[in-house]
Amino acid sequence: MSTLVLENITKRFGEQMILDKLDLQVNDGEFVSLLGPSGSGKSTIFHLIGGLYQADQGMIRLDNETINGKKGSISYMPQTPSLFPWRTVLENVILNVELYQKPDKQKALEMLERAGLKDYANAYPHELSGGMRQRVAFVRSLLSPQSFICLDEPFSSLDEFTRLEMQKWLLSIWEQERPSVLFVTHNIEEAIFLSDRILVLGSKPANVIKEFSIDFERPRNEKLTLSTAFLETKKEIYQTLRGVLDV
Ligand SMILES: Nc1ncnc2c1ncn2[C@@H]1O[C@H](COP(=O)(O)OP(=O)(O)OP(=O)(O)O)[C@@H](O)[C@H]1O
Repeated sequence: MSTLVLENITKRFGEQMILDKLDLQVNDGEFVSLLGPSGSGKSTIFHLIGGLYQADQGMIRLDNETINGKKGSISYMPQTPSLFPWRTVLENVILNVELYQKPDKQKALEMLERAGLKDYANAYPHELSGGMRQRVAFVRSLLSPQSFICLDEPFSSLDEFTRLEMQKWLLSIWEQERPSVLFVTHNIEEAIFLSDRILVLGSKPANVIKEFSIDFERPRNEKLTLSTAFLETKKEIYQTLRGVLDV
């Protein structure tokens, strides 16, 4: 498990200041979501953590090791599952681990079974539904040797029903494994349902303008989403985001 700290991060693209002295922390085994308006810099934050971009200023630390500009320290799951079409499901889920060590195929098969994909281990991505492909990509993230996972709107392309099923599935797996997760979404309900904490980003330049601690008991189920406390939290976050958009 891992603790991630971003300290005083500044990032510009040309004249445009995207992040200005951003501070952010994800504790060991914590599920933290980032909510913010489109274009506020959420993907930029992921690219900085993943070492694809260099910060102009500030430190990024994973378990006290500075990882500014260093690739391969975290496991990243993008919006689209990006599976290799010529590799089977099993070959896809062991892809990241293969880069570092001999893959444990038995463990991969067990994870696929827990993801309801046991019968598809030897299938190819085109034979799967959108939700199944997302599950394959998430199993690949979980099997990666990196214990910090960044998830960039993984369910945005799914229909409402599949999305809810995927959220429940993700929670059930996360509650057993407890990896540290930084999750980006535009969906307030999804963020509340999944997270321990939600960070709301303001834009231009982005910074954390408000933090919500989500203390609903775990394990969580969908009944929670109809409770008064859940709807109150949703309203409060919505109003905070509205405030950002009205600026
Ligand atoms: N490589 C780049 N070069 C120049 N500008 C960039 C680059 N990457 C991102 N930007 C700019 O940085 C800003 C933040 O983009 P980013 O993709 O991080 O936002 P986001 O919050 O993830 O957006 P969305 O919610 O729509 O996915 C945008 O104005 C974008 O145009």
